[in-house]
Amino acid sequence: MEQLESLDELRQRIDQIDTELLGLISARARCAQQVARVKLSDDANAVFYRPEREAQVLRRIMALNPGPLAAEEMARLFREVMSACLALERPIQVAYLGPEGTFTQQAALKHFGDSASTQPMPSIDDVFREVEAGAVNYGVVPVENSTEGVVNHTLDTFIGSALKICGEVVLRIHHHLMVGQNTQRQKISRIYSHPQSLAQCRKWLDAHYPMAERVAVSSNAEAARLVKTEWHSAAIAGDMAARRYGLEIIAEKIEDRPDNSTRFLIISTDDVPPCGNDKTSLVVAMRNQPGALHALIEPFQRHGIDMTRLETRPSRTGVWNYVFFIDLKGHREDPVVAAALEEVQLRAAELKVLGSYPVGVL
Ligand SMILES: O=C(O)C(=O)C[C@]1(C(=O)O)C=C[C@@H](O)C=C1
Repeated sequence: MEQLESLDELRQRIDQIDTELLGLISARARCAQQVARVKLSDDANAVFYRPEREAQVLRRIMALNPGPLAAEEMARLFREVMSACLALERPIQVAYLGPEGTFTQQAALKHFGDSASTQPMPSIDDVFREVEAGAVNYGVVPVENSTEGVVNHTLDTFIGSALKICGEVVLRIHHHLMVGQNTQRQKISRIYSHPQSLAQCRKWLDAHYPMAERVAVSSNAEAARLVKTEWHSAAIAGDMAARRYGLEIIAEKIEDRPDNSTRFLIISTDDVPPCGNDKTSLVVAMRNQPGALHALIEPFQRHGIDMTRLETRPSRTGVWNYVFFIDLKGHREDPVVAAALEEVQLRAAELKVLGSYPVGVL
């Protein structure tokens, strides 16, 4: 029979291992400080955050992970180590669609780690403006939900902006019904949430609160803020909002689809070099004529490029008759992608590459 070590012995071993980890993490942090010096000696306006390198580091860790911790769990730990190392090089500022406690803030922290400084903005336009003005380094905005589809406003804003997409992050969205201390639970007559969240919980609400008024507000966090002072209201929001506003969750995971997730984009002024597993997002305007869509897709098919999304939006200007938002596998610098883009450019009224960036790792 296996001889179990005593609790004391095991704890001594854990202490030893922690001492080693401490030394190793500190050595890694010193390395990052040296990286910062090298970057600055190459270029006074050096970019410290390198999404392509971070994606490679995380993927390598996941591939090497021997267990018993799950690869994703291990990557999350390294995510935080890298976040702290980057903050030593240069603290970074990230604007997100607020207020505090939104899923977008959760996405920002998942992507950049807890050492990033995050700042809530009142609207998607404000996130774009802050990044454009250089007041922050990066922005995070929602772009599509697996149940409710695209966030049109984000796509439309890209058309008139010079900002680039430098990353993506996908978040599993769990909605909870939450109330304040003074809420009389039997008398809930109003439920606040963002319109997309109300839609994502439609069936649950029909079954459990068919008579309650559903009130759409600008964000889930705003819904949570509102119920705090009302005795007959509840909010649908996420964990962060419940924590931020001190609300009690009375029904967990009420989203109609268990795989409900939202994709967020990271925006910045910089282009990202290839990391080996990239995506490219573009917006293409075609003239309003028969066969336009086929002409657009054909070069991608012929070059064997995998299109992962195609979204049509009505144009807001004369030139942009039909506007297509396209995501494809590969980086704009990959020879096949570059060749296909060149061909599409000839057929389109306008083509704009919104960015090439690493496929989300976490
Ligand atoms: O490799 C770099 O360029 C670094 O700055 C180091 C490091 C890391 O800690 O591994 C930190 C921040 C960057 O975003 C990428 C990686």
